[in-house]
Amino acid sequence: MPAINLFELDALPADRYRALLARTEADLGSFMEPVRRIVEAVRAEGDAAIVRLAREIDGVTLDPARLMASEEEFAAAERALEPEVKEAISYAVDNIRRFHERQKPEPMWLMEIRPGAFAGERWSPIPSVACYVPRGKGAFPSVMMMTTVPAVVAGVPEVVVLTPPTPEGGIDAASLYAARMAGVTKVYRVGGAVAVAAAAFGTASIPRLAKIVGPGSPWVVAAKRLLADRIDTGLPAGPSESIVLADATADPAIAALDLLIEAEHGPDSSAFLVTDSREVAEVARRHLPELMSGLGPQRRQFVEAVLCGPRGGIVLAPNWEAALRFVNDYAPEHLEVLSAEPLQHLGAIHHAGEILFGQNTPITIANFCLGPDCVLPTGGWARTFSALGVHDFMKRTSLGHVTAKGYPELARHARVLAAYEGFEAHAQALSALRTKLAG
Ligand SMILES: NC(=O)c1ccc[n+]([C@@H]2O[C@H](COP(=O)([O-])OP(=O)(O)OC[C@H]3O[C@@H](n4cnc5c(N)ncnc54)[C@H](O)[C@@H]3O)[C@@H](O)[C@H]2O)c1
Ligand SMILES: N[C@H](CO)Cc1c[nH]c[nH+]1
Ligand SMILES: [Zn+2]
Repeated sequence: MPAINLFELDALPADRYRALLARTEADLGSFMEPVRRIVEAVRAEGDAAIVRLAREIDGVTLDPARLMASEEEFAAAERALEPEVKEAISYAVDNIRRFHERQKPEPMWLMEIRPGAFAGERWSPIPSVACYVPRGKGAFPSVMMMTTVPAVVAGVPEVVVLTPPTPEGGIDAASLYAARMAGVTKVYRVGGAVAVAAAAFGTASIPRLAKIVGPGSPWVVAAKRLLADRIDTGLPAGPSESIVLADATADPAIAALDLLIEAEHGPDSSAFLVTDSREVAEVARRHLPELMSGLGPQRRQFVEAVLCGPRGGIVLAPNWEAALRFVNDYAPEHLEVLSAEPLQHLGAIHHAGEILFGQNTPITIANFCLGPDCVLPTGGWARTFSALGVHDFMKRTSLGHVTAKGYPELARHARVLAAYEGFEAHAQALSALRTKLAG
């Protein structure tokens, strides 16, 4: 096995520091041209392209008349699943629903901003959404729950799921069960860039949708970038990434264990253990080979590609401030803080999709069932974007009402501003003519 990276921050030149911050999404050049061809095929041929591309890309034969999961498939999925899997899904859906119900804003607010003048906002659901649930390197019933539950809580009238078919042309059983638990019935077998294009243009089987949410491989990310003027593509959620931030009080064995969590998603993921303790860094590094040897061949290969490649390993900072600076510069999707007093560091952390405190809150727990959404901004976008939530399935509409009593004061100021901006019709609407017309 190649050596696991150990980067000593105080010895790292500025260009190598910047290189450590780069993610897979920074260079999607090689994906753009093939994705452009896929998008054009789906736009021109609709369902026929979905069937043809499923055969060409994934080697799966699909029936164009059966792209949507049938009632029988939902029932068969429920029969096939182990009771403990169904119980875990119900438990997770319950936590995720309660979290998002708490997050849901009041439907409307109005304030008297000046005497007789009212201003406010109404929150209402968007008309339709596609929830993309990946299925490339494994199934993601977790993502089914984390996308559909908030969509349903928000009250979106048309919630549609797009997910790649299994090699046999079916749909992952746990994902179907999770969709049913969330209250969603329209699940289509279509994946990758093809799915994003289908949602953007619509086909004979799949409705055109207003927005697409959910994470995906670079194929999905590239298609979202290309179609951003046809469909709302929401928060950027690409290959998973994490930082485990550990101080000298942290247990290095736990730090090593948790460094592997997000590293196993794929060779395009990113995962760092950041610490200001040489002992934590070195002991964790010594633990890793044994932990990695306990994984199956595919996950071990992914973890090795991440921790020994350009996007992962151990970062040793000269002091705690430098460790925090690296975290904030990186703006990770998932951040786990390992420290005897983890909550004391909250104020110094400014950019992360989620922050999980303490050794009893490994990223795995939040990935599946704590309640907060596991669909999070990647690629450094945690600097400005938030975790997926009910707000992504809703929109705000501004509201205003001025009474006859409130009108003169507002009109006087608006007239001045209209004149300054040179808008004559705007000003005329507030002239004596209005008072005359209003009687
Ligand atoms: N940011 C988040 O919140 C979050 C959450 C969960 C998962 N993820 C990430 O989502 C990603 C899921 O990726 P995945 O691969 O498992 O599933 P995926 O569904 O995103 O990608 C698989 C699909 O990609 C397409 N594809 C694959 N090879 C192709 C090719 N050569 N040409 C054209 N299309 C091709 C196919 O349609 C295939 O069905 C992972 O990187 C994971 O880390 C992110
Ligand atoms: N870590 C992923 C988000 O980056 C979520 C997830 C679901 N299943 C496993 N992991
Ligand atoms: Zn994960």
